[in-house]
Amino acid sequence: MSQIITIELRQWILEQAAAGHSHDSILAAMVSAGWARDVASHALTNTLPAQQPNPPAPVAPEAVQAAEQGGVRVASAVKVPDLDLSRSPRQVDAGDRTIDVLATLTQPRVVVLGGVLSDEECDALIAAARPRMARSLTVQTQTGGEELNPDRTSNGMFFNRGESELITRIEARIARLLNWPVDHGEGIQVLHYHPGAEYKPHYDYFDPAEPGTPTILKRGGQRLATLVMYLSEPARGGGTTFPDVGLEVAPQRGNAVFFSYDRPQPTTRTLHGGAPVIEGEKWVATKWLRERVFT
Ligand SMILES: O=C(O)CCC(=O)C(=O)O
Ligand SMILES: [Fe+2]
Repeated sequence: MSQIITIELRQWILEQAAAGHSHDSILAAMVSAGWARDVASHALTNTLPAQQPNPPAPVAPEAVQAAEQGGVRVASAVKVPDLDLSRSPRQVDAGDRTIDVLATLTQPRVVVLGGVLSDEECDALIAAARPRMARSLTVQTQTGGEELNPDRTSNGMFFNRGESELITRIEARIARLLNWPVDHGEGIQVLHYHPGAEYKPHYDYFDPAEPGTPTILKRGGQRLATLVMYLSEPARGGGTTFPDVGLEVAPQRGNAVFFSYDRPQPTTRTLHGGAPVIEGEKWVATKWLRERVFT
C-alpha cells in the first residue's frame, strides 16, 4: 500500500480523535491496517496537537480548526444514497412501484416509507429465506470475520445480489428509490425475531478505530445507508428505535425505514435497534448501501 500521508488520511485521524479515540488506539488501528509504525506515528504527530496524559481527551473543536488552518482541509461530507424529496412529494416513483413518503427527519436523516413491498413480495421473501435461516452473525470488527453476537438474538440469512427474479426486482426498485447503483449494495439480509428477541442499539457503519475494519472496507468501502423493510407485523413490540432522537418506527408489513450516515461517527445520531418483540413474529429485510462496488 501507499505510505503517503494524504489529506484523506489526516481527515480520518482528525475524525478518530474528535470521536475520543486516543493517539495509541489510532496508531494501533493504522498499524494493523498496514501502515509502517514510523509513518503512522509521523502522520499522527503532524496531524494532532500533543495529547494530554490520562485520561485521553477528545480533541476540542478549536484543535481541529487549528489543524485545518495548518493546511489540512477537511473535505465536505460524502454523497450518500437518498430519496429526492426536494419538492415534498407525497409519493415517489421507484420504477415498478409508487412508494408513499410517510415521515421524514433531517438530523439524523430518516425517512419512513409505505408500500415498498407488496404483501406477496413479503410472503415470497419469508418463504425463500426460511429454510436458510441461522442464528445471526455480526461482522467481527477485531478480525473482519463473523461471530455470534449476544446483542442480536434474531435469526438471519443473506440473499446473494440478483439471485432470483424477486431479489433482482426488489434491488432495482431500491436502487431507483435511493438513487444508488445496484452494485453498490450488499445482498439483502433477512432477520426473524421470535417473542423476546431483539437487536440492541448499534451503528451499521464499520467503526474506523476497530482493527478489522480496513479488511471489511476492501469489499466496497463504508456502509452509507440502511433500508429496513418490514415483512411481517408483530402484534406488540419490535419497532425500530433511534434512541438519540426518541424515534420508534412501527414494523408495518410492506413499509420500510431508510436512514443514512455520511461519516462513520456517532455524531450522525444513527444509533438504532430492533426493540424486543413482545407478541407475534417480526421478519425484516435489510439492504445496506456501500460507498463503492460491493463484490
Ligand atoms: O430489526 C430492526 O428493526 C432493525 C434491524 C437492524 O438494525 C439491522 O439489520 O441492522
Ligand atoms: Fe442496524
